[in-house]
Amino acid sequence: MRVGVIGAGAVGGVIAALADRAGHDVEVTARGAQLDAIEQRGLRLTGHWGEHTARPRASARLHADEAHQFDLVLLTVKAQDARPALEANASALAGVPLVVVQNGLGGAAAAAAQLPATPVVGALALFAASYLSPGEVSITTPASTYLGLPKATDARPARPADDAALALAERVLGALLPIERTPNFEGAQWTKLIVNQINALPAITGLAVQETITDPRLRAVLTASMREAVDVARATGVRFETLLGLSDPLLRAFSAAPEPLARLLPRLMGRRMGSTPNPGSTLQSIRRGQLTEIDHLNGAVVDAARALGREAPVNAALVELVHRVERETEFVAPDAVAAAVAAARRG
Ligand SMILES: NC(=O)C1=CN([C@@H]2O[C@H](COP(=O)(O)OP(=O)(O)OC[C@H]3O[C@@H](n4cnc5c(N)ncnc54)[C@H](OP(=O)(O)O)[C@@H]3O)[C@@H](O)[C@H]2O)C=CC1
Ligand SMILES: CC(C)(CO)C(=O)C(=O)O
Repeated sequence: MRVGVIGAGAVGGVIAALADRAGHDVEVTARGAQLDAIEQRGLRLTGHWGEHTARPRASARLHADEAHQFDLVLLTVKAQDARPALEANASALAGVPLVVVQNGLGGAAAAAAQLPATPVVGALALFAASYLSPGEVSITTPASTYLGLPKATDARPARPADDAALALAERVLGALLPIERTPNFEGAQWTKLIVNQINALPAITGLAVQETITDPRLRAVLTASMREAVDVARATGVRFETLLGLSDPLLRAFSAAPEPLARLLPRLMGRRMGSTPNPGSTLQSIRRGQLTEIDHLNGAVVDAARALGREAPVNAALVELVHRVERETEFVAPDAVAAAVAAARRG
């Protein structure tokens, strides 16, 4: 099959290497040092899903013409880069099934709105991938990826082509990595957004996810931000889809439990991550001197709260702290993080 990957960084690099290893004809887009490295030395995958050096065709944009179309394309850029990346590759995507692997709530729906002639499938990756250096990516925690369709709208009603794209993506990707299908993609996006509450504190402190969870001051902040996000999600009327054992009843119980009991859930999530330090995708952006996706993670909780006429002070404080680190390029000590969040909670 001819498989394209737009944005072969951590997640896209892993999927491109796995597709290459399975014998697919793979083409990726990348930029800067990553593009140079892939062109010169290939794409090196290490970690839990084995080792492989792929030699995909790599350039700034996908190449396709009528006689040489892609069978499946994945979009694996950070949320803030999605629109221009799709625009640059729009001619290769007409009528071609597109899988949008993106955290946050809006990625798949935005791609579907931007490309009306392209069948769009949403994907939520629960595995952790690290971009180690240009051309080198690694799986630090293996886990499933959940596929589903973005909610149909009046502007983009449900279409058989989208169901066919979902079945194709499940078959092709399912042969490469653990894949599950979810009928309630919106609920799955919200559950993933709860999981992604683990991203902000590493980006603010420079610590690995596991270290932020071990630190009692930071685990208290994480517990508060997760509970706030669960409460906002529930107020929108969404039903959480079960991901990694995080079910709707469990998340409701987590939000209602006394705080010391609730703190056990992040601890469990940290244990499941294993011992290889996971920076999370947000700290990886900071380490590369880039802007982060935080407005689409904790920022999505703040936006959803505002739409309901509510506030989400813990999530808002974490967004602000991540932006501070982006601006000032200095990490914040755990005590100062706890103090800033406590001040935000007091109002
Ligand atoms: N890393 C992880 O463990 C996980 C990440 N995710 C999600 O997956 C998505 C991708 O994350 P991740 O792989 O970590 O991100 P990365 O930043 O590692 O990868 C994205 C890549 O796309 C490149 N890129 C961006 N725009 C373009 C463009 N227009 N043309 C060509 N290349 C482009 C980036 O280049 P540059 O570096 O120059 O910006 C980068 O190499 C995010 O939504 C993230 O939240 C989900 C689960 C796990
Ligand atoms: C799955 C997880 C939490 C892996 O770290 C992730 O989505 C991310 O880093 O953005």
